[in-house]
Amino acid sequence: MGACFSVRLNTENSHPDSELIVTSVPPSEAEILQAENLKSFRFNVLQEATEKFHPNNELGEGRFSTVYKGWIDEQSRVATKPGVGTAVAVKRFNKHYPSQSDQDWLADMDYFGQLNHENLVKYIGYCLEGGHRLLVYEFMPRGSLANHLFISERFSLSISFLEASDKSCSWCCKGLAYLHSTQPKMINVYFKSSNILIDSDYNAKLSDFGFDKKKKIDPEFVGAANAYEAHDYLRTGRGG
Ligand SMILES: Nc1ncnc2c1ncn2[C@@H]1O[C@H](COP(=O)(O)OP(=O)(O)OP(=O)(O)O)[C@@H](O)[C@H]1O
Repeated sequence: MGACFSVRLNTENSHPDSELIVTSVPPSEAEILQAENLKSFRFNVLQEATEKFHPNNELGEGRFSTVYKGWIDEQSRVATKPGVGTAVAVKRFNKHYPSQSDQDWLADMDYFGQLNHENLVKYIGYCLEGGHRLLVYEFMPRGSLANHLFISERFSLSISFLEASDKSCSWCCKGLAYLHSTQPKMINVYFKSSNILIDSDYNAKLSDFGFDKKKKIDPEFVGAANAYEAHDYLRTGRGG
């Protein structure tokens, strides 16, 4: 069990103030994980699911990770062939991800795994094994809003997308409002078009709402990075 404790020695020869510090034991994965639906995956399963992280399966790349499309069976947690089982996005964090202990990283994944809202991308599981850190989440077939706005060869800015964009704005607002209503409240300071993902029906969902660094301007809040920060939050350090 994860604990840090000390024991006072009361032997004849020992100084009355002697203390034996017993080394702290970091909490185990089972102790950290509270999110009921967050599943643990083996690295070799995610490797197989993405065909060894094949470039053809690459969905995009950010500063701290590359995201691949993969196929899994959610129940048995095994890789499946393309087109069989559930399509997922597998985010593989790279060495530029800000340094964080395994326990802190897992606690973050667990926190995000507990968030549940129709306008947030759903987190399915993670892999923490042999120095590898990966995250498995809902695959969003129409990619990011940024893809539609800036990479027109692959994702054309279609009429249906434009028709849906009004709806998308209000969905994003609902996702943000939900984050602001959680305990501890979460300020999404990483709100940008590459983190707004679109599903097959042109529904918009927020992604990546905390995988950079936590901001601790106000201990009540958990936040992310610096793409967009609400001016009132920056000025006062308080939100909500
Ligand atoms: N669930 C998903 N379904 C489909 N495509 C996705 C999914 N998640 C991410 N992507 C694609 O992968 C790209 C890279 O995502 P990632 O989160 O690694 O970086 P980013 O948010 O674009 O950049 P950065 O992290 O540097 O700010 C996204 O822009 C998007 O195009």
